[in-house]
Amino acid sequence: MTLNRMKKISNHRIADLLTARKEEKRKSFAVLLDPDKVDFDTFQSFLAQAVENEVDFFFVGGSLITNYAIDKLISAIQKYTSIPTILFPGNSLHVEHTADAILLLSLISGRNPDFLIGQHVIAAPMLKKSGIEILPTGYMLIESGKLTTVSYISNTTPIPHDKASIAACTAMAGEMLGLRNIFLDAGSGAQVPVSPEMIAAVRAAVDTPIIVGGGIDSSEKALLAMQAGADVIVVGNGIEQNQNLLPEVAASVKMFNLQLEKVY
Ligand SMILES: CC(C)=CCC/C(C)=C/CC/C(C)=C/CC/C(C)=C/COP(=O)(O)OP(=O)(O)O
Ligand SMILES: O=P(O)(O)OC[C@@H](O)CO
Ligand SMILES: [Mg+2]
Repeated sequence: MTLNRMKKISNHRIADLLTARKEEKRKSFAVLLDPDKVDFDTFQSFLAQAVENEVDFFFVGGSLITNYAIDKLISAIQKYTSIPTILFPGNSLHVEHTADAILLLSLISGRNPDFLIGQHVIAAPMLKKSGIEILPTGYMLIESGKLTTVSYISNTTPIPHDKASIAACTAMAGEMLGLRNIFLDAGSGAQVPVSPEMIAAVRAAVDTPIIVGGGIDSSEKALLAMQAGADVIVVGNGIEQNQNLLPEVAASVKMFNLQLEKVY
């Protein structure tokens, strides 16, 4: 076996980190960066703030990206920080091999074959060649008060907000199919985030790490999601609109993890 091939096979650094943290019940904070919305003039100071507040991951992506600046964004992150960059792609055009990993989303809450398997077939040869770490992820959209970009673009109906059991069964099926992470997303800019009841039901149904995002615009909402069983909290819009939110959510995650140390 060649060294390159071995390197590709052993490329599961982020997956191992997510699993270890989930086992320890330690939470992580991921900041979603939309390449279309990043202000490159002030990006360096934004990155310094992310480092200072110990952001765990950058998720990079969008349902629709128009400026093709994903590579520029990733190289700026890698120049000024060592925070892992995880692609959060809307389609197969959004693959950028310099990222540390990719959430290979299968949109299991929907019934659109293109987002369940179609885009994956198109991207597979490129993903294999790149050697990028693959994070196979069951992606579930949850109804959140208004039509979100991701629901519209993916042409899928989200799971009703109050149907925790549908979410639990969907996650269970995703895990049985071999997906290693479950992502509960109310959609960017959601009016209401995924409910703690639904997160708890999914937590009880699967053993995978659970990523939760969409409409988390306060440290209180982040705390409720963590208490319900979310392993990774994703915040995008809220940080774009309020520069105090990044340190506030970071502090809430840190506090949660510190309390954990006291308990054990
Ligand atoms: C196989 C590959 C490489 C890709 C397919 C990936 C799949 C199945 C994606 C699911 C559907 C989808 C369009 C996901 C995008 C999720 C995302 C990055 C959302 C971020 O928020 P936006 O939806 O861009 O919201 P704004 O309107 O606020 O920008
Ligand atoms: O932009 P927000 O509402 O924080 O959502 C983040 C992410 O989960 C969207 O896919
Ligand atoms: Mg977007």
